[in-house]
Amino acid sequence: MIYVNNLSKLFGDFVAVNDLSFNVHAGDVVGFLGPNGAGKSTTMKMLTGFLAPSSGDIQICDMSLQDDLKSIQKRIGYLPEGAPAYGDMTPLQFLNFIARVRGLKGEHKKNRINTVIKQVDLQSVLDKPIENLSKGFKRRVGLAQAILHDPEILILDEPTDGLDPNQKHQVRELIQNLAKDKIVIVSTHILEEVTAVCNRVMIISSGQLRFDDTPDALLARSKYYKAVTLHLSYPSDISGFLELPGVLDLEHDRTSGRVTLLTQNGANILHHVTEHIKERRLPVDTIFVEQGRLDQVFREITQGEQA
Ligand SMILES: Nc1ncnc2c1ncn2[C@@H]1O[C@H](COP(=O)(O)OP(=O)(O)OP(=O)(O)O)[C@@H](O)[C@H]1O
Repeated sequence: MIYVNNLSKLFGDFVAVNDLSFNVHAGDVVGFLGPNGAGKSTTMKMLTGFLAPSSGDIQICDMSLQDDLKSIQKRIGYLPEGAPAYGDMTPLQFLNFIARVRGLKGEHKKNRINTVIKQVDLQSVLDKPIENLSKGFKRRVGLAQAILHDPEILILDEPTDGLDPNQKHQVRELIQNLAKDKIVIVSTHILEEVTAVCNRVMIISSGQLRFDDTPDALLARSKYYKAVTLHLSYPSDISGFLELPGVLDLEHDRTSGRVTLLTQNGANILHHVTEHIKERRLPVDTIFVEQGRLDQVFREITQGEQA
C-alpha cells in the first residue's frame, strides 16, 4: 500500500536520506528508529508530501505521490515533529479549524471532534490557549488533529515525546487500537516502545536502511538473546559455566555480583546452568533468561559496534 523506491533527499551536498526502498502494508505498525539526524523526519516529510524527494518514487494507495498529492494527503494523518499548532487557538478551536480544512461537516464533524477529544483525553484543556498548555497536552492536540479525519495511514513523528509515563501508556494503547485496520509509521527514540506497539521495526542510520524485520528478529540479533543472567550472593568460582554446552562466553560484574552467560547461536542453556548451580552449590539468588537487549543491538546496527 506504500511503495518507496530508491528515495533520496539532499540538502545542498549533504545526503540526509540515501536510496531508501521499502514497502508497508495494511496492518503494519512500523517503528521507525535511528539516531539523531538519521533521516527519520525527512523521510516522514517526504511520505506525507511536505518535502519533495531529490530522487526516487513514492506510491501510496496505488497513486503516485508526485501526481496525486491531494488525494493521498486526504488518506494520511500526520503528526509532525514538535506537533506544531496555532498557539493562540484553543484545542477546540484548532480541531474545528482542522475539521473544516479536512472537509468534515455537520453531525459527522461534531462526532469526530468529540471522539478524538475522548480518545486523546483533552477534555480538561479544551478552552485554554494551546500556547499555554504543557508539552504533553500540546502533543496530544497534535495527535488529535492527525486522527481527526480517521485516515487509513498514520505517520507519527515521536508521538510520545514529552509525555509522562501514564500518557505514554495511553498513547501507545491508542496507537494499538487505531492500528487494527491502518498503516501506522511511528518514529521514536524509546526502544521499548517498538516492542510494545509495533509489529515491524525499521532502523535507519546516516539516511540508509540498516534493519527491517519484526521486533523479535531485532531482539534475536542481540548477543544477549537467550543469555542467562544470574546474581551471586557472594563471590564464588564460576569458571565451570564456560565448560557447559551452548555457553559461548561469560560477563562478570564483580561489584554487583551479576553474571551473564552468552549463548552459542541462541542455544537453550538454562537447564545446563541450573544443573551446574545445584551440583556446585553456587550461591545464586536470582536467575533469568534474557530476551535480548535493544540498546546494545541498536548500537551495533547503527554504529557497527561488535557483538
Ligand atoms: N531543511 C534542512 N536543511 C538542511 N539540512 C537538513 C534540513 N532538514 C534536515 N536536515 C539534516 O538532515 C539530517 C536528517 O535530519 P532528520 O530531521 O530527518 O533526522 P531525524 O532522524 O529525524 O533526527 P532526530 O531523531 O534528531 O529528530 C540531519 O543532519 C539534519 O540536520
